[in-house]
Amino acid sequence: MGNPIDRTEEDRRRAMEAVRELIRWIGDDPEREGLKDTPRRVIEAFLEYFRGYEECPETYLTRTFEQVGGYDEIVLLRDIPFHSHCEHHLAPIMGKAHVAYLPKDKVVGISKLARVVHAFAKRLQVQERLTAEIADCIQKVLEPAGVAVVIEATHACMTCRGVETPDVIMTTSRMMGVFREDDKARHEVLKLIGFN
Ligand SMILES: Nc1nc2c(ncn2[C@@H]2O[C@H](COP(=O)(O)OP(=O)(O)OP(=O)(O)O)[C@@H](O)[C@H]2O)c(=O)[nH]1
Ligand SMILES: [Zn+2]
Repeated sequence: MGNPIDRTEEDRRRAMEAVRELIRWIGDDPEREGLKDTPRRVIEAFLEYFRGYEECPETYLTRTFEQVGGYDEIVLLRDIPFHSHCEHHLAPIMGKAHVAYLPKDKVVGISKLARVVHAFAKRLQVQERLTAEIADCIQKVLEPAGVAVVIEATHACMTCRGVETPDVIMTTSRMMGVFREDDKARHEVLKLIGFN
């Protein structure tokens, strides 16, 4: 994962045929006027929903800055909106990610933290793994004193089908380093995020 995917014309044809088959499966006619172009649109939309398979999140964090005036407090990016898809139903997961770290000697451009979130979100996911992958990536590349990732999201597979229970928000978190070991640090970061 993380490299451009080589897709042939034959792959493209088969993917469009699979969409046509799904349209037949639900009881509609893929040859009718309004649906003629739909397989092409769907496979192109899928490339957008799942472009994360072609991204390498770690490389977003390789450019760091050291001249930050000795800054050694928490850096938090709150309310990063993202969308993903659940790996069980291919249904949308929509939510917000809060990403914090306590730098040791290097900081990263803040847009890069959002890029890391999107690179992992635009894959088939469960929320727990999405949360863990974002935190692990930041810990591995930046080697900060701590990383905290909290995600709040709604799952369309719960709202639009199955149990049909809307407005349920799933919250997950991954605390690493000081945020895992030190209660005070964890409380501080959770307070900054907006949890008390
Ligand atoms: N832990 C976790 N569960 C998820 C996530 N996304 C979807 N699910 C759940 O995955 C489960 C899959 O359960 P199954 O019983 O195999 O599938 P199902 O018959 O479609 O289940 P229902 O959704 O209850 O109709 C469901 O309970 C979903 O709500 C996620 O990100 N994390
Ligand atoms: Zn699901």
